[in-house]
Amino acid sequence: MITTLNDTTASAVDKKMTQMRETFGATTVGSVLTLIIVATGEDIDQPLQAAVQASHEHPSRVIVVDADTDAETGLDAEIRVGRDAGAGEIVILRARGDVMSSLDTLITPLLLPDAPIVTWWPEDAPSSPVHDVLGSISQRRITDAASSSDPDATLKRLRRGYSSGDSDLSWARITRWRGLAATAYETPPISLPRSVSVAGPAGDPSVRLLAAWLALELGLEVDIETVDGCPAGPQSLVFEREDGTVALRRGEGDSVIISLPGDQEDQRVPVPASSLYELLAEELRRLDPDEVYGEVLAHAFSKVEDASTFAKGKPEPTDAVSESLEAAAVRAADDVAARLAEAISARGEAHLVVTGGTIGTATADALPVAFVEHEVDPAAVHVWWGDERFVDADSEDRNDQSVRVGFLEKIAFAPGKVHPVPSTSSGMSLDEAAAWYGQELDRAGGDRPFRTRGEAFFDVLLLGVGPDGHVASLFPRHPAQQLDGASAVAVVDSPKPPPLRVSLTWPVLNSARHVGLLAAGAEKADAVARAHRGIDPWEVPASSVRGLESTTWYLDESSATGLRKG
Ligand SMILES: O=C(O)[C@H](O)[C@@H](O)[C@H](O)[C@H](O)COP(=O)(O)O
Repeated sequence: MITTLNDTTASAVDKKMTQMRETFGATTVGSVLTLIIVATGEDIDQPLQAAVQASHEHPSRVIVVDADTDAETGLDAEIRVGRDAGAGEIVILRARGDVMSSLDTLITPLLLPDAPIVTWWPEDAPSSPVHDVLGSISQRRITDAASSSDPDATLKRLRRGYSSGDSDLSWARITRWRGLAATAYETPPISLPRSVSVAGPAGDPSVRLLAAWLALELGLEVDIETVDGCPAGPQSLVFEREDGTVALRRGEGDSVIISLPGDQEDQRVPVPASSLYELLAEELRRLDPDEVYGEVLAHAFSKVEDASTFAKGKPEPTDAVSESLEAAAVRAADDVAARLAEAISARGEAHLVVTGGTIGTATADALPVAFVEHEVDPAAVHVWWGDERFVDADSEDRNDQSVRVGFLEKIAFAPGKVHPVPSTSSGMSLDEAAAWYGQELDRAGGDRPFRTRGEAFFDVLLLGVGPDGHVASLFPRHPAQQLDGASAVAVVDSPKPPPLRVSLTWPVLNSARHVGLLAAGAEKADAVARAHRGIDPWEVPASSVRGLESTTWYLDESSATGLRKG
């Protein structure tokens, strides 16, 4: 049974659905979830057909949002119950005009009471599904990077905005490949491969995720080889082992040919491409978060050389050498205040990132005087931390504690504009604290500046430099450097005590107009000199943070000695 309502309202749709259900004798008793399909302006037939087929396994109320934001504001609805709706019921909302901003209120009356909500974007995924107005009310959020115009960039964005409960159909598409790979890999004599490679079309998200999954499982680098002119998805997966080559190669039709060392002949295994319905049904089988997908996604773009791209292409750093640590701190504070004043007059507010450590604290303590001298309106300034120790809120080990008396209590910042990193006192775990801080940053600045070259979010970002060349809590050759998919990461076993920390990541540290690197004392001279020799994040983190407008090293005579030798 199908009924269409024109120029209607959500409550009228809900009432009509109840009537039709009674007329048809359908009930929602069997429905187990509400599936929201956001098909704005795109073809809704394919995803709707897949949802109808999947409803036989997962009886659902399906709400299709087909919004046309350019049309005259209004709402049309099509309601299907009975045979026309598979094993559930369907509402197609053709929302026109600026309804996108109030989609949640439009949808709420139509949700199944006390049932999980799954939102699926068959086409263009939002940058951060959990922050999308419908994603934020959903327990599971399904995207499909392969259907976007730039799948690799979409997957990178999804990685950055990932939250537990997200998944992507590119991941579901390699379920069979992952099963075959595990079986082939476990063919005796099992040995860690000398090399692993995955081949497929350039930028294919399923290939990227398969390679990342293997890299994560095996603790190896996995090569991705591009194959032109081939179908979507993985074309081959090759383990080179001591005993020979274990290979899975796409064969004719939907088959995969498996070659194992010592086998007289290859095995041919049918691996039909999953239909949209099958992919959706697989996703709906689990309403708990797919944490493996989250870990694989985080690993998918974690190559360190990416980190150096965030610093490249910006103005070269300059050096400001003072006669002492204190003088360097005062000089830095003066420049910081001047730049914050510029930012406020240009944009009405300013974002400052402060740091921990000796000279970092001395610089913060010099800011109250500098704010007055440059007439900085403190109520317009946001304060963030580049890193923080994950200890009790009152611990003197906290970076925000070390600047409390000399900086935070000396300046009348506006409530809500000082953004400390959660401490152990918050009850959050370290990972939760990092994710929370990352999302605070995303919400405050959107997700574009951190990922978009040429855009800035912070106005001034200060970093102390360790004797090993670390900045924030990104240490040389430390795996936390590679987790640049989020805005803030958990750092464990920090070489500098205390061991547990939260740190901003490379893309975020490199999203400031002005960067100030603070280093004083002879023990910093080597790190300062090495950082001046070129951008090398893995070995010398301090070399890899640059401001879009300026980068200044605030040094004293003893930390600058390595520079004069050239
Ligand atoms: O939490 C931290 O420890 C700091 O943020 C760290 O990055 C610090 O700035 C450097 O280690 C330099 O510290 P010093 O200036 O004390 O050497």
